[in-house]
Amino acid sequence: MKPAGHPPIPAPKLGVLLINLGTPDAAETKAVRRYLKEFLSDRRVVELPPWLWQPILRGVVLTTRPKKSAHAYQQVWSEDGSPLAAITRAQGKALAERLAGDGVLVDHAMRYGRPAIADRIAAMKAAGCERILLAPLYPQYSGATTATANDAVFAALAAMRWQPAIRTLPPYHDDPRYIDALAASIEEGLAALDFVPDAILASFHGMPQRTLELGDPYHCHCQKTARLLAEKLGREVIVSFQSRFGKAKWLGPATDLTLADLGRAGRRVAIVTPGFSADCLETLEEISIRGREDFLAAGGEDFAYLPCLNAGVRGMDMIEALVRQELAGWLPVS
Ligand SMILES: C=CC1=C(C)c2cc3[nH]c(cc4nc(cc5[nH]c(cc1n2)c(C)c5CCC(=O)O)C(CCC(=O)O)=C4C)c(C)c3C=C
Ligand SMILES: [Fe+2]
Ligand SMILES: [Fe+2]
Repeated sequence: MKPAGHPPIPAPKLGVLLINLGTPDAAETKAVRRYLKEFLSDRRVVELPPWLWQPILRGVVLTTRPKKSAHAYQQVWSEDGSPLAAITRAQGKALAERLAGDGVLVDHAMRYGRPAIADRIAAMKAAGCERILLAPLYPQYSGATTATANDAVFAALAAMRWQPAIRTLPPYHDDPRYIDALAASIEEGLAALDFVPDAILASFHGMPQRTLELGDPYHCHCQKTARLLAEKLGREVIVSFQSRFGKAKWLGPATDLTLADLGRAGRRVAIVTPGFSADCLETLEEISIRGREDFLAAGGEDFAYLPCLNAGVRGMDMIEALVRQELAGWLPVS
């Protein structure tokens, strides 16, 4: 019997928390400013001392960028809100259905904005999750994505008396299940086009060049994904890096310049974005809308953007397999 004053204790459960980057609550300047302020204040994202960066962020970036970015978000906003939010929600729901039979509670959170990591971790613990697998949905590891997502969870745990046990999903940039899912989805996308592309471009989100020199494996992970994908497809895959931010040198070659070169050369292009587990502003606006414009303006004619794995069956089969692998020893052996 519990002594008087003993708090209620729910039955112990396993939990999986899918984590993605985060997105504004609305495609409006104010909401975008709030989001960018949180995102770009993360010292894993902008690796400058706060005394130097915060005045630039507050005085320049947050007074100019939110309006422009809000306009970009408006181009891709849907009835369900931001594509990144809607797709991550759908991924969480699909995984929850797949793991419900094993008694696993699945939730999702965003590193910046909502649902906030601290809130979801607290809710999972309150629901009885004594063991939680964190699954940052970034195939390629970087300090600015995977590490900061895990940091935010550990910061939330620092405030908890009774912490759940934690595991983290490793990067899966070279996992055969990821490469096979990408290749199959690309083959399917190519077969549905009304032209035959003679160039496949894999565009990854960029990072400052300095992060590579400091030992971040992101660049190597992207290159390895592209090499394995090319081997699986049996054709060349050109690599480029998009979304340059700020004045520092970023990983190259840049996607916009590469697309212009391909347009000038009269190539027929299919572009994919294997580093994004969900379509978002960076794929739907920057690549599918602006990338196409860059390519056409340079004289190119045939351009197709092939979507991310999203919450489709192939992507979910892969996520389920990766998650089950990391739950080994926690889940009863089937
Ligand atoms: C997929 C991996 C990502 C890496 C690596 C990454 C690094 C990185 N990003 C910025 C700055 C911005 N990124 C923005 C949007 C954005 N970035 C990613 C993913 C990675 N970022 C995603 C999925 C998104 C889309 C979010 C959405 O709401 O759909 C933005 C905001 C948009 C804008 O104003 O352009 C910024 C800013 C830096 C500085 C960086 C590496 C250090
Ligand atoms: Fe980004
Ligand atoms: Fe490298």
